[in-house]
Amino acid sequence: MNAIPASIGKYRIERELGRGATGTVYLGYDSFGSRRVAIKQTHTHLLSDERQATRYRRLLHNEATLAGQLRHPHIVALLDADEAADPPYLVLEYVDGESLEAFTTPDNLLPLAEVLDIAYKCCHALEYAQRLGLVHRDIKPANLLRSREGEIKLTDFGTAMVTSADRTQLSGLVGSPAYMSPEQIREASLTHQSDMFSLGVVLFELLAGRRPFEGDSDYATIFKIGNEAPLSLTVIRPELPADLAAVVDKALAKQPQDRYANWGDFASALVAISQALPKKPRQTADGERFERLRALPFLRDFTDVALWETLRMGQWHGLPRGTVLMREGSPGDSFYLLVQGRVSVSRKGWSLSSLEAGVSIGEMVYLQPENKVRTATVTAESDIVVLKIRSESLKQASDELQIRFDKAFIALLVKRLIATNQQLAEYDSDL
Ligand SMILES: Nc1ncnc2c1ncn2[C@@H]1O[C@H](COP(=O)(O)OP(=O)(O)OP(=O)(O)O)[C@@H](O)[C@H]1O
Repeated sequence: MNAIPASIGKYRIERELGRGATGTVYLGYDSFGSRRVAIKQTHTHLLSDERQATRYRRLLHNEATLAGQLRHPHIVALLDADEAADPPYLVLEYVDGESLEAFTTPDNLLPLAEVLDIAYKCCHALEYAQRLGLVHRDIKPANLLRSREGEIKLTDFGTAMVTSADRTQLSGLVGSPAYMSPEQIREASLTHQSDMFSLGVVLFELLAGRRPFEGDSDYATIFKIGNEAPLSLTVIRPELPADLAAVVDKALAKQPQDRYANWGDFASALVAISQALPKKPRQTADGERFERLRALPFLRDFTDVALWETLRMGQWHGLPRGTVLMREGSPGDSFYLLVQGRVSVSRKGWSLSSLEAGVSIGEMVYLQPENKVRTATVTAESDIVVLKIRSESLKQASDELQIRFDKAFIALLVKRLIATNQQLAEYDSDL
């Protein structure tokens, strides 16, 4: 085993995180950014042969240029790269956890709701990649990292392909045999539906602890992918919802046109199953929460990336009717997005208005930080669901998110101002 380097470039190396076929991944420390990073360094033995070296340098270059464009909460961010270094390396966002490979054996499967949530998040990450014209080509559990908190991040864009490219692509059989789509095996042209097939294999494996196409050799596996029906999920895990088996089967269809037409359709099918699961209160999956935020008028102009950031920044609460969300005269450091239900707003005992789901409440503490005292009392008129966001969290959010919130607040305040003016006009005419 090779000794661990003390440093790579400007990064201090703490320990080895893992090894793949192309490189070793180290945990490093970026003292400039005061953060931990993952450094993926190409194996030196792959660089000794001139021809091989060119291929591996191209893999790294591919990942550096493609992953460098991607910014999504469910994709590992590329932070830096040195292609000229010997050996070359990439610096990636560090995910403190393990890959999904750990959850592919029958004795260590994740709960069904979490598996659905993972697949849902992958759909979003891959839809985002598709919009940038990318097909990942190597979707497999080893390339999906799960943090200790349960966040999921897709990585390894080394073999990704640009669908609209006029530049030369990495060619030849690319991917991992057990997860390849039938068209990938045939080396036919690929679309996002090839990644969809691979995600179907991952989904099956996370649910069953077995792969849908099992062969004694890569060749036998590839033959089954091309020619045989997948194993039956209903037979392996009969307690799973029957609809779920149908969703997985659709993703695993031999012909791309028989799979879901787009990632949104696949994601919606997963959400429908997730919603039908019996669940304990408070255990709503992130995917379902995301869909509910997506439907709120206040967040209409938010991109998916901004919505995920919003969801992660806030705390989700279900509160019974009668709850006083905020009281006039008392200090506050948060505002709320009303996701479900109705609240009444009053001041000095006078009822001012009634607000329906889809608006923000108590945002003045964010907009006017020098005055943190609430100017009105807000009470739940029905059972409500809110996303509570601390002003401080929004101040530390990405610039893009802050701009989106500012715009949404302005739109809301203008609407309220118009409504108040109308009320005043009616009041005047009554006099
Ligand atoms: N960003 C990261 N944060 C934390 N750990 C990581 C990160 N990237 C990779 N690792 C760890 O390093 C291991 C090896 O990563 P690598 O991407 O080289 O492996 P692989 O996908 O199994 O192999 P290959 O590159 O051959 O497809 C992973 O299984 C994971 O445990």
